[in-house]
Amino acid sequence: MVRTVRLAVIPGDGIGPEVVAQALAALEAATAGTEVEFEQTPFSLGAARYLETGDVLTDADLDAIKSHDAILLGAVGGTPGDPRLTGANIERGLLLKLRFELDHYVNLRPTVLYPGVASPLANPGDVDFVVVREGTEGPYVGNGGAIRVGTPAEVANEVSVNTAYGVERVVRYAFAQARVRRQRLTLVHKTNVLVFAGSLWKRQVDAVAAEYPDVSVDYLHVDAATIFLVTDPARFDVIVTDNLFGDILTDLAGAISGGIGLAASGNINPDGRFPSMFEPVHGSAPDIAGKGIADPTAAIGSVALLLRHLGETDAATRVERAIADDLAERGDARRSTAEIGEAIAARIAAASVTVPAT
Ligand SMILES: NC(=O)C1=CN([C@@H]2O[C@H](COP(=O)(O)OP(=O)(O)OC[C@H]3O[C@@H](n4cnc5c(N)ncnc54)[C@H](O)[C@@H]3O)[C@@H](O)[C@H]2O)C=CC1
Ligand SMILES: CC(C)CC(=O)C(=O)O
Ligand SMILES: [Mg+2]
Repeated sequence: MVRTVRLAVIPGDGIGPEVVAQALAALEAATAGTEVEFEQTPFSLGAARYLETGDVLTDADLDAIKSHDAILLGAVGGTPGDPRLTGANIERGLLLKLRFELDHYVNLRPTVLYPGVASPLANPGDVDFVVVREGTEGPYVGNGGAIRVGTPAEVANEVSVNTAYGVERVVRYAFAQARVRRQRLTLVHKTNVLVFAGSLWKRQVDAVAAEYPDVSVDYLHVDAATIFLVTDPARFDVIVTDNLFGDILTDLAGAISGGIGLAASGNINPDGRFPSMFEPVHGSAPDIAGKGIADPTAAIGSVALLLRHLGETDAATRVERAIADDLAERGDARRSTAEIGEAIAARIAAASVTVPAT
């Protein structure tokens, strides 16, 4: 029987639509002739839509998105500093609102240095780790304010929210990941200075660790973690951390493993109450938008994460292998967004489909 998956597609701004087009081609190649089909609904959301209509994300948009099984997103946000976007806050009003409303408490960001991919590090070693970034709390929740704005006496606060409930559930997810990977978990925080939040994170990790005697637990302050990501990234297996630290560390993780254009991610609602959302780690890259040179690999990798999340393991594996094979042969050749996307889609299509037993 054919399984129909309802997919909300949000291409977004800048290079978002360019990389999403290639991601959808990969999805089509991976599912053609299989027992799963994707019924796509495009959503025109982002800075461009705001400039046209004044809307960022309406309740109707949100309800419609919620009725889907999964979401594929390109990237949202205009050129930093664009005065026409002042006050719109597309990132908070759209991207973060989706993550919060859909309870994407796990922001899953795998980092693999594939064979053939050049790293800026001299001796990167075997880089294969996953960052489990908390996705619904931290300083991104909008708990802040400012007084005496625009005066020399201005005070601006941005409070980091950390709840026992929120920290425990993401820590549990991270331990479960570590158990099926290489049984190593590193908590990254800044417990020496952020003592209240740090203490909560540390205690939650210690408590859950008691249930996972097979997982070895390590702790690093976030500043030291940036050192080890550059000097010894192979030491990491699963990193669990808060929303802000995870955001920053995963751009660095992308940079050491071949570039941000390769870094995929999933915003997961593990309970399955809401659709999970898959997107590249990168943003809308206004500096290269419209030139046809954005690397679509991260968006295609996000399709692999989406397929794996949906249990479509055969299709997911074919996408992952096609990416790895393309990267192995890519070398220094500069290819366009479409050339990379077409090459990966062709590899996916060429790989044999395992027909499920009837
Ligand atoms: N998930 C999302 O939708 C995100 C949105 N943003 C938004 O995107 C806009 C631009 O933000 P930036 O800080 O410049 O970050 P960015 O990730 O868009 O770009 C940083 C650098 O990486 C390069 N880059 C990004 N993706 C690439 C790709 N696929 N191939 C090759 N090069 C790539 C860009 O050209 C730029 O030099 C802002 O409005 C920001 O708020 C930023 C991060 C995430
Ligand atoms: C634009 C931010 C809200 C998000 C971001 O940079 C990220 O999730 O990596
Ligand atoms: Mg980021």
